[in-house]
This record gives sequence, C-alpha cells and structure tokens, in this order.
Amino acid sequence: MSDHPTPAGDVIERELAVEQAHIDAVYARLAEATRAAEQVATEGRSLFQTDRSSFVREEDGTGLYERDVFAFQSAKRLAVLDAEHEGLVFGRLDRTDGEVRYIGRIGVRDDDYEPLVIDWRARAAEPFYRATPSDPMEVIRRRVLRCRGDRVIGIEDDLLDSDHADTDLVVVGEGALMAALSRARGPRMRDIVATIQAEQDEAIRAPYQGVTVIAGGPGTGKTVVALHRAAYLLYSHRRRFENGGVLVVGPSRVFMNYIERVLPSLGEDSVILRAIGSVAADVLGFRAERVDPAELHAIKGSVRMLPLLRKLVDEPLAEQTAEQARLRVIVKGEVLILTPEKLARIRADVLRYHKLNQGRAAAEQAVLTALWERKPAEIEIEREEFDDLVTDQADYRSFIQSWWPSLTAVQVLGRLSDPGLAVRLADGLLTRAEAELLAGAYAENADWSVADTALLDELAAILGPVIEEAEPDPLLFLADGSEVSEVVTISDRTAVRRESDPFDLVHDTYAHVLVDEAQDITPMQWRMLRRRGGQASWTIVGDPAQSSWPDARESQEALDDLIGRAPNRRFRMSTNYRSPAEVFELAAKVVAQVEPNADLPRAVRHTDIEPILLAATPAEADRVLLDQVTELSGQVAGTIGVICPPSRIAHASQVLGHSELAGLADRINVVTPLEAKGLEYDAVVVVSPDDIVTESPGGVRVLYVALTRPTQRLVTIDLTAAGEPGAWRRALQEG
Ligand SMILES: Nc1ncnc2c1ncn2[C@@H]1O[C@H](COP(=O)(O)OP(=O)(O)OP(=O)(O)O)[C@@H](O)[C@H]1O
Repeated sequence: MSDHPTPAGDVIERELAVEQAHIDAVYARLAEATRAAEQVATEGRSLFQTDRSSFVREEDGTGLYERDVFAFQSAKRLAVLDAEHEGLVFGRLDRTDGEVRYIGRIGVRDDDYEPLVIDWRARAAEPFYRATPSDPMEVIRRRVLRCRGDRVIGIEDDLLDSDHADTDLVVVGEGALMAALSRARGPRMRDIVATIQAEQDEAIRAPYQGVTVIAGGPGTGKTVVALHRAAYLLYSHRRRFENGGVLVVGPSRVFMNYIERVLPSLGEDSVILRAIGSVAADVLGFRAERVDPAELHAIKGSVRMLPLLRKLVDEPLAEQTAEQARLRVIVKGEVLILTPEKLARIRADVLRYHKLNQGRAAAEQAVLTALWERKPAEIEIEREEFDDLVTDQADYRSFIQSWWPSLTAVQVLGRLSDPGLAVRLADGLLTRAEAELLAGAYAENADWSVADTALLDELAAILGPVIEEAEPDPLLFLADGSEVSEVVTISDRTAVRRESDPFDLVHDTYAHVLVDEAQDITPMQWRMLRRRGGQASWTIVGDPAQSSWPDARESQEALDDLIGRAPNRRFRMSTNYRSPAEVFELAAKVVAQVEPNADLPRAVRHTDIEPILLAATPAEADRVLLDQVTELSGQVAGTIGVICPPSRIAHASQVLGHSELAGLADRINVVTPLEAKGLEYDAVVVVSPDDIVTESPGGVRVLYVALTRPTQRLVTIDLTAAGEPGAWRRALQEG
C-alpha cells in the first residue's frame, strides 16, 4: 500500500488522460487488426474460390493470413473478454531505463511489431507481480489501471524504487489490492490478473512437469491461482496443452458455475471444467449430482471398495447348480464335459490378457480347444467341423451366454442391492453393518450418486466396453437388371467391425489435470481422475483443515501415491484475502480446537465490524433469521449466503422464500456447508452451528468452512431450547 500524499484532483485527471490516450491507441490498433484480418479472410476466400484467372499461389495467401493471424487471434480473444471485468489493459511499469511497459490480458503489437500491451503471462510482465520495494526489479513505479470497457476510470500506484523517485512520476491511490478486496461480490468469481501477489505468481508460473501442490488456508486464493495457472500453462506451452487438453475438476456444479467466467475473462476458452460427479460422463454417458449421506459416501469412496468390485465382477450371474456349472456337449454321439475347475482355469487364463467384455472370443476359443482335447482319438473329424458342431448346439450357446456374459458397469454395481451377496463379498473388507448400508442404498433405486460414478468408472475399466454383437449383414446378390452396382463384401463387414473397435471407447485423457478442493477427493475418485491423466502433469489444490470426510489418512495416501516419485513442488499461500480479520480470528479459534496444526493464513483486511453471535429459541428462530437477512441485505451490496445444516435447509429456504425477501432471490443463497465449499458471499448467516458440527463427519472442520465464507459480515444464530449460546461458543470460552 502506498504511503504518499494524495495528489491534487487535476494531477489525477492529467494522469488519467495520459493513460486513456494509450488505451485508445490499443483499441484503435485492435479495430484495425480485426478489419485487416476480416479482409484477408474475405479476399483469400474469393481469390482461392472464385477467380481462377487472378489465382494467387497458395503459399502467398497463407503468408498473408499468417501475418495477421496474431491480430485476428487477439481480436477473437478480445470478443470473449467479459465487459463486466476490468478492461483489456490493467497495468503499467515505469522502468529505471525509462522504458514504459503496459500489461494486459492479451499481447498487442503495433504495425512495427512493437508491443503496445504485453500479455500478463509473458516473462516481461513478471516484475509487475514480483517487484517489491526491497527487490524492485528495475521498476520505479507500478501502476494498476482500472478500466471499464475501453475507459480508464482509476489508477493505483506503488512506488517501488524511491532512489529513482526524483523523476517526475506521479504516485496515485491507496493500493489496488485493497480496493479489489473490498469490492462487492457477485454470483461469479472474478479474475485477479491485475493484483496477483508475488507468492501467488510463483505458483502460477511454476514449471508444468510432474505435480504442483498449492496449499493454504481458506481465502488464500488457491482456486483463483490455480485457474490463472491453467491460463499460464496454455500460454507458455500452448501446443502441448491446447492439443492435449487441460481439465479443471471442482467439487460441484454450483462451484463450476461460480468459477466458469475466470478463464474466458483471461482470454482462454479451451479448458474443460468438470464437477467431480461429471468426470466419468465420458465413459458412463451421464453425470451425477446427488451426494450420498456422509457415512455412505465415506464407504463408497474408500479404497476397500476396490477388491469388493473385483470380486463382484468375478461373481457368476446366478447361483448355479453343479449341473449348470459345467459344460456338456455331444459330438458324434460322444459326451464331452468340461468341469467347473477346468472352466475356472480357462477363465483366469483369459482374464490375464483380456478385460471381461473383450475376452469372450478368446474364452470361446479356449473352451473349444479344451473340448477338442477331450475328443476320443477314434472320432474322425476336422477341427473346423468339430467347432461348428459344438457351437451349433443350443446347450453350448446358453452356457456361454451365462458363463461369459457381456456386462455393463451399471448392471454389475446394481447387483450390490442384494444384501446377501453384498455381505458375503464384503467379508473381510467392510463390516457387516457397512455392507448392509451399501446394499440398502442400492436397493432404494435412487439415481446414481457422485460417489457411485467413481465406482462405475472403476467397473467400466475392469470390464472393458461392451462389444455389441453385430447382426450379420445379409449378403446382397445382384439380380439380373438390378440398379445396385456393388455388393456388401466380407471386407466391408470386417471394416464395420473395426470401426467399433472397443479400444477406441476409452475415457478422455488430458495433458494437465488441475484438482481443486483436493482434500475431499476420495481414494476411489483419485483412481477415476488418474485414468484421465495417465501421462498428465498435475496441479493439486487443497486445505486439509477444510476436509469434510472422516478418513483424511486414506485420501492423503492416495494423493501421495499419485505424486509418487514424480518431480513435485509445493507452494503455500499465506494470506487470507477473503475474510475480514475480525471474522477470521473467530474462525481460526474454532478450527484450532480440533486441528491444532491447521495452516492458518494471515487475514489482511480490517473492517472494524465484529461477527454477530446470536441465539434463539425454536419459537423465535424464523423471525431472527428473517430480521438478520433483511438487515444484511441493506448493509452489503452483493451476495448473502445462508448456510444451514442439512436437516434445516428445507425449512430455511421455505421461510425466506415466503417472506418479503423473496424478491432478492438472486442475491440470497440458502446452502449446506458442503454446497458452500469454495464459494464466498459478502455476508453470511450461519444457522445452528452446533447442528453443522454434529451432522457432518467433518464436524468442526465443516463449521470452519462455513465461518470462512463471508467477505464482509458474519452472523451466527444458535438454536437452543432456552435461547442460550450453543455448545460451540461455550467450547470457545473454555478454550
Ligand atoms: N491477489 C488477489 N487479488 C485480488 N483478490 C484476490 C487475490 N487473491 C485472492 N483474491 C480473492 O480472494 C478470494 C478467495 O480466493 P479463493 O476462493 O481462490 O481462495 P481459496 O484459497 O480457494 O479459498 P477456500 O479454501 O476457502 O476455497 C476471492 O474473492 C479471490 O478473488
């Protein structure tokens, strides 16, 4: 923050006019470039397509186009920038050598290829984020420009090198960061490209190889840093990452909606954003949003499910009688039998080299060979005829159908709804109560949950894609005088089969996978993610102190396993940019009770407004909630989050929805702590903190998440029989 006298109004006006002149030049250049690019495109088209007499050699046309492709790309990018955001250019560096550099969301050059604006991701822009008074990096003054569209509306300066302050540089403003942090929050996260801090910049520009871990407490900018990192990787290794793909995974669809504007506002629209329940949609064809009750979610996410799923795949479809478990065929009057033991050996052999759904042909071959070996020598028959005789038998065909069926993941997982089967297969893996809980959940026939998608994805990987048995095409014979000039040939038929090659049907893969809220990714979900990033580099973002699930150890092991021996680097974000210091002090005390080693950041912004801690009896509860939300709606300009325990959310939504506050629905969000993960609101009302603690296996950590959502004001409402403070507040006093 600057500590210099505020210049007079006319000085500021003059500075604004100087900056406006440069911005005007940039926009004029872009308009010109767009026109030129459009003209080249039109001319190119007409030259190549219509006028053969004035034909231009193709390479000339390409050269013409390439020369302007940069301008054209810039113009295209500009079109996707969000007008709501600060404009295209946001920074200026005045260097000790007299050079002036403008920094913006994209790079723009003038006719002579001199930079008018430098892309924020370019090396030349680094001092804009890294320079400090102790290491000014040859920068005298750093200026942040606040623009709305193409108008400059404000400037904020930092004087970095006072040794050079004898120049006539004017220094204006109170510091861009504080101004940005105090602004009201809307429904979408904004980019921070104008105010990235040095420690954040290091994580953003870290090398792409291996695994980059970004840790830090709530509000330290982990999410927003990770998104800027995605944009940086695309800029600095565009070929690798644009072709290979970058996947960003977050906890829920609401969260993905919240962050979805950040990358387009940085001029990048080629990153795939997926909620964790949608990651397997490439294989499964559907996405899930329903979250299981905590206990069930923890079971389904546990790595103990893995052997259970494998056993489930191996389990015969139905209980078989001894008679059904063997294969019996008759060839030329001889009965040939394969025993269950022999069949089991064949099965194991085939599965060593094939996935179940792809092994059917190999298994049949092995069965036919085993039968052939049992054929008495005196029966004279060619192998081909023998095979035909066997495979024509109805008994053989029905045996193969039930012995080696084609199975989908959904069919297999659905079998766990049988409690007897679930308990038997889970023996030694889950407790009986856990197995019964699992079976009960599947028997309910609800739609698939977020945790189920990781299990289904695992099964799909074990089973392999189902191979559709192609109906043989009837051969087409030419009749005399037929109009048809070709017949379907054998090679056509085999070509069709090759088109549906099962190995083509695998999951999407990416060159970089970026996982947010990683502390909540279960081991089974890590496996699902790893399938999509077999050759990928990774950015992993999280805070264990905000974990919602009980078994942090299992998740950590899965993560350690992912990192393995890959090159990796860790960054810790140390400053909380979201919470006012007054609010974070309370939240930090709460989490320290259960997580004495929690990574607590420093909250930099003071509002002088203490959190309001209320208590109400059940009879007063609705009134108190309405009064508080009403009051907050006048005090803050942006969003209000009402964070409720799951048991109270329906009621709270109803109370607010039927009140005069219904008209403010676009500003008020009623959510559970899980749904509020990663989000923020100007003001937050936490309803019944004690219930939030008891209703989640994450306990106090989940309350910590709720308490760290506001950017301005926090109100908590305890609901107790006598209207006295809740247990969480008493614990604070005792602590
Ligand atoms: N350098 C910065 N300049 C301006 N705003 C910033 C900066 N860094 C972070 N912020 C803001 O701080 C808020 C918190 O950022 P973000 O949500 O990325 O934090 P987080 O570490 O992911 O939090 P949580 O762990 O609670 O999910 C956001 O509003 C973000 O825009």
